[in-house]
Amino acid sequence: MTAAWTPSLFGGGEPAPDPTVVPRRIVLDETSWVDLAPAWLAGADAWFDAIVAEAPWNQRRRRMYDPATGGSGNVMEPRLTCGWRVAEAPDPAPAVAGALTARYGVRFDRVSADYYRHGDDSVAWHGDRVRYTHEAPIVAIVSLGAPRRFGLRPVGGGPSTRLTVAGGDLLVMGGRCQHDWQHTVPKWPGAGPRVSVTFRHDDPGPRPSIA
Ligand SMILES: O=C(O)CCC(=O)C(=O)O
Ligand SMILES: [Fe+2]
Repeated sequence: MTAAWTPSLFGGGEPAPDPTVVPRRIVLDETSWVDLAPAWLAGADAWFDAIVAEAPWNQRRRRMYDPATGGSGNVMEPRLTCGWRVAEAPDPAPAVAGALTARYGVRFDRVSADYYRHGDDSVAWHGDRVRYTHEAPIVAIVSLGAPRRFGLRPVGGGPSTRLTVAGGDLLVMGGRCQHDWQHTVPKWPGAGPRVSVTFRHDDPGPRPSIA
């Protein structure tokens, strides 16, 4: 695993958080919230190009119950993924983690990336596994590339919230969001390629699959 991108990949458009952009908080319920900061990261396109070209992408399989047979089979996840410890992650992930730590007061030590190659790639409704180890995990997602929908719905039922995340936007889930809410990036016919870079804190390590 390489520790740095080829420096020339960023050219003049070095990716960096814009300190003047302040996230807007969307209160989901008494204990769950989402922060949204459009155009939080300058140079998002350069990071998109670099991470698509150089990250060690992997298409995971996961076991899934098959109602037709009553057994379970392996299905390919409809996206590519990879992950690092922040200290070993390629630039600009460590600097971005530092900016997030300064704002949110937790030590972001894991970074993972999801690559939605086209509108048929997606992530189904889920809460992140950090909910098993954290009462109130903060999960910070930087979007690169094409815009996609991002949905949130209460686990117990009720109206969902739909957001759009575009290249350079920051979306942060906090409070009991991973416990009491689920999130998704649904298929979106015709969508262009997108990468999400997700920072988690006090994270025990990589996991075979989500949910
Ligand atoms: O791509 C996104 O914005 C969400 C990814 C996600 O929910 C996950 O990897 O757990
Ligand atoms: Fe997630």
